[in-house]
Amino acid sequence: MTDDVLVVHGGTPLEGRIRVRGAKNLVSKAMVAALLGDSPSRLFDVPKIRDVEVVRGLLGLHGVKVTDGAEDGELVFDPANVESASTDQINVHAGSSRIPILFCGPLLHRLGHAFIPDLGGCHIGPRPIDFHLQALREFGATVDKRPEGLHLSAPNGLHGTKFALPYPSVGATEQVLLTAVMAEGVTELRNAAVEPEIIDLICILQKMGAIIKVHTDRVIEIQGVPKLHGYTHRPIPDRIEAASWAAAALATRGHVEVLGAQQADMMTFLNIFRSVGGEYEVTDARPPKLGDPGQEGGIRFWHPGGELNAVALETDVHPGFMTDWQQPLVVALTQARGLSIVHETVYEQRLGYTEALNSMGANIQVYRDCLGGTPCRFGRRNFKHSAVIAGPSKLHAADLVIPDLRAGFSHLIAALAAEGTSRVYGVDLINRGYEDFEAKLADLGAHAERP
Ligand SMILES: CC(=O)N[C@H]1[C@@H](OP(=O)(O)OP(=O)(O)OC[C@H]2O[C@@H](n3ccc(=O)[nH]c3=O)[C@H](O)[C@@H]2O)O[C@H](CO)[C@@H](O)[C@@H]1O
Ligand SMILES: C=C(OP(=O)(O)O)C(=O)O
Repeated sequence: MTDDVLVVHGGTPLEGRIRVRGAKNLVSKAMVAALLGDSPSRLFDVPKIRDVEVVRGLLGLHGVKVTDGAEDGELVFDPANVESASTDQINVHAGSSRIPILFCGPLLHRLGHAFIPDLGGCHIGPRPIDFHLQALREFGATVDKRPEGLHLSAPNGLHGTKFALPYPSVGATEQVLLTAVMAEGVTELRNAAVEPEIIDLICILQKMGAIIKVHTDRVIEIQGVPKLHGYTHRPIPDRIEAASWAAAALATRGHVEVLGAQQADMMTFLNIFRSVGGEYEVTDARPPKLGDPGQEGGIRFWHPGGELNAVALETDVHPGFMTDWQQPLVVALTQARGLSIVHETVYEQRLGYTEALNSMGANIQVYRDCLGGTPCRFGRRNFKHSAVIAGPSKLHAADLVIPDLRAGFSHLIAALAAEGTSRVYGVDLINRGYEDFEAKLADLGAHAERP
């Protein structure tokens, strides 16, 4: 831990331009989808982040040859020789990411059995996988929970089913998609999640030969097909990373252009950003033509000077305000005049990081009640899932330990916004979802160094 520390000299506005590549929450699933094809797949703009390395390792163990393509960030997956891996080999990746659970359907289709290690991911609530396992059983899989992990098999193959999710879970929706595309017959999924990353996964599966209809009211219908081929795909950019840098610009009174950021996927964030008092400008991409080098699209975010405004917001499933945007934005809200309210309705325990902000001078109280307009699943269950942020607060430097990915980025922003020198421990965790964040900090003029 002692060498996993960043020394941050705060108080300098972030100024400059950075680029985001493929979304962490899509790229890793696109990689799993490559297992379903009977020919190679090609994925562009793959960021160098930890979750990609984990999935690459797991694919390799299952016989998928993963090679770097000609373009920077291009990966090629050859699934010609899919094979079983030993539980010991697979367990090397235990506890490192949530993506292994999505190997169930593709491995059952390709091998008739699957072994899934303990999952990792951010510690922001209990994060059960009951919807996943219930759905897999409905498809005809048997699930055996053992101390070393989950063993699954499908002795009679997988068959389409009618299934309603108790909550529009992103992962469980992806589980159903990755399983249904090659299950025999039709699957109807109700109360599905419809995040942009899910729609992009559907686009990939459709490119592979799948038949998927997205109806209104969160209903997705999948007609199983006997075989799929490889895909070529450029993924949607990372809207969480883009919003994180936007929040950093606001909290440090800076000006950051995020190349690659896409307005359509960030509308809800942009509305809140503007309500808080931040300014932004969207630049549309223009392809190069003779005599015109063209232009890369993106969004410029900045603090216009003066005071920020307090806001009330609730995190929610798409098209609501994303839970993963919450932690970085709260740092900016500590600088807004008045009382801001944040009601976290997606995860039970995603406000623990506010203690660290309070240790830096913020004034944030957390409550068990639903302080937003709508009562949520956590209201009567004793989880501190609403926050009241009183501002503006002068942040001062502190020694911080990063608890999870987005909280980690929020600690980093707080250290950059604070007066003085902070030591941020456990920063390697940020590499799980933010490509080259230290180089990007340097490009934005941040004063941060490894001791
Ligand atoms: C790798 C990835 O894409 N991670 C994202 C994904 O996580 P992930 O797919 O894990 O999140 P889910 O949408 O599944 O979780 C939402 C809620 O459903 C609950 N639930 C989920 C599954 C289940 O079987 N049982 C159950 O109760 C969870 O505990 C949580 O309270 O979507 C989240 C919500 O946008 C994001 O914050 C994560 O960044
Ligand atoms: C919660 C997150 O990720 P994961 O599901 O991978 O833990 C996140 O990206 O903020």
